[in-house]
Amino acid sequence: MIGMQTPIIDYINLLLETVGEDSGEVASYIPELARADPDRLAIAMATLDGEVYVAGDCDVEFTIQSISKPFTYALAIADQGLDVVLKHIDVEPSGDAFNEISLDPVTGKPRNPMINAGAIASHALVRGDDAEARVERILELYGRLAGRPLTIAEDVFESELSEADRNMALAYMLRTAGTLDGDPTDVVRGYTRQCSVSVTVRDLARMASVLAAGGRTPNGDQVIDSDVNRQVLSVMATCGMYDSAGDWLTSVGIPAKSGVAGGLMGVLPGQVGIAVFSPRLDAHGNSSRGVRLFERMNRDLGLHLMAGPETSSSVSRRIERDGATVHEIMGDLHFSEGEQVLRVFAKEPPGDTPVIVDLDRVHRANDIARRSVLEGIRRLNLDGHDVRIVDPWGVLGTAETGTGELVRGEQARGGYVPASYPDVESALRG
Ligand SMILES: NC(=O)CC[C@H](N)C(=O)O
Repeated sequence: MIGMQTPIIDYINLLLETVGEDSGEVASYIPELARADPDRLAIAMATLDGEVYVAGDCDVEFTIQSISKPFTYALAIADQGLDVVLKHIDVEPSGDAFNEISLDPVTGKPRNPMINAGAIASHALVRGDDAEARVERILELYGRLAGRPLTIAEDVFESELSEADRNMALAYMLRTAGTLDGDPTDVVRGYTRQCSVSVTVRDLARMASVLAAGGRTPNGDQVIDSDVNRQVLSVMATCGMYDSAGDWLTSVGIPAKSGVAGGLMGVLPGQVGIAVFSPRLDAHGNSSRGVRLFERMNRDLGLHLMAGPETSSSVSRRIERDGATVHEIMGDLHFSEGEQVLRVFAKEPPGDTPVIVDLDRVHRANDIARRSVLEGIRRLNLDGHDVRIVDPWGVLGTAETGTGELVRGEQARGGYVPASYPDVESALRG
């Protein structure tokens, strides 16, 4: 017997069926792209634990093009450090087309790594003994992100390189400005190879899901350092859609990156990676139906980051039991939940009543939430309470693992280490 099919599959199929008339033209400045079938249409959604939902032409390969830019930027930062990369490439939205021949008149740098000027500069910052070694390292990274080895579409590469005058002009301009070390011809060749990596929507959705997971693959492999990942997503949010970045951020509201072959990848941090493929492009060089699909998904799925998740309104419950006060805390804790816990702790009258802090229903707390709760516990203790912690999931950490820093600080001064119990019953027995 076969069980139900998840409605997610029905939903993404429905999206493709109802997307409506296409408009725009396929990119033609790269001769090989002009030959693409303009009616292809595909979508993929990848969850952080590795589930991938697909519909349409999901196994059709196309070239990654500019969707490569955020990943190469990540590698440049990993290789050189953020400071060095920022000395070469700004992070300001340009409002220009992707191939604009421009540097910031004040800083003399490319305005951001998502337009070609900045992407060529990022490519040159990737380490490698020679041009081919650089490309190899880039391919290797993309493969780890996609979860399978990727290859270069040689026909598209040759085709673009034969018409790469504009990118050559950009590379020479960068060298004159002192932002490009190395031979412009080699760099443009390498950059063009990077853009010619062949992918499917499945691959792109999986790559997006790694960005959504803070740089970690579903297998737990930290491919991109979380600070670097944050930098990449921020730049995608402000610059990923070129001169329609503002329109995109207001109407869809997630970091994204488009490519001239018709791919479009969006990242909802902490939740999902999404990719669509439809080759006809709008005036900004972004997939026309791709943009429409994301606008629709934003409405249906509530993607928009600025619509922000609401703070949980019932983070804790205070119960008096057997002469003790029990604070049952629940849900994932961030700054605002930590603040609510502290506010409730602050209402606790001073005295020697045992206070039990029950974290059995908390599975995650970020750094500030953990420090807030620990500091609240320390202060309850200073007020005279015998505080007992029930923390079966290790949310607060321990002095030994280095995450119980405030408690440990007190301990170092001959102060307080709260007692820890496996459950409320044993905490009550003290
Ligand atoms: N927007 C894009 O996808 C541009 C990438 C393309 N390889 C170029 O450099 O022109």
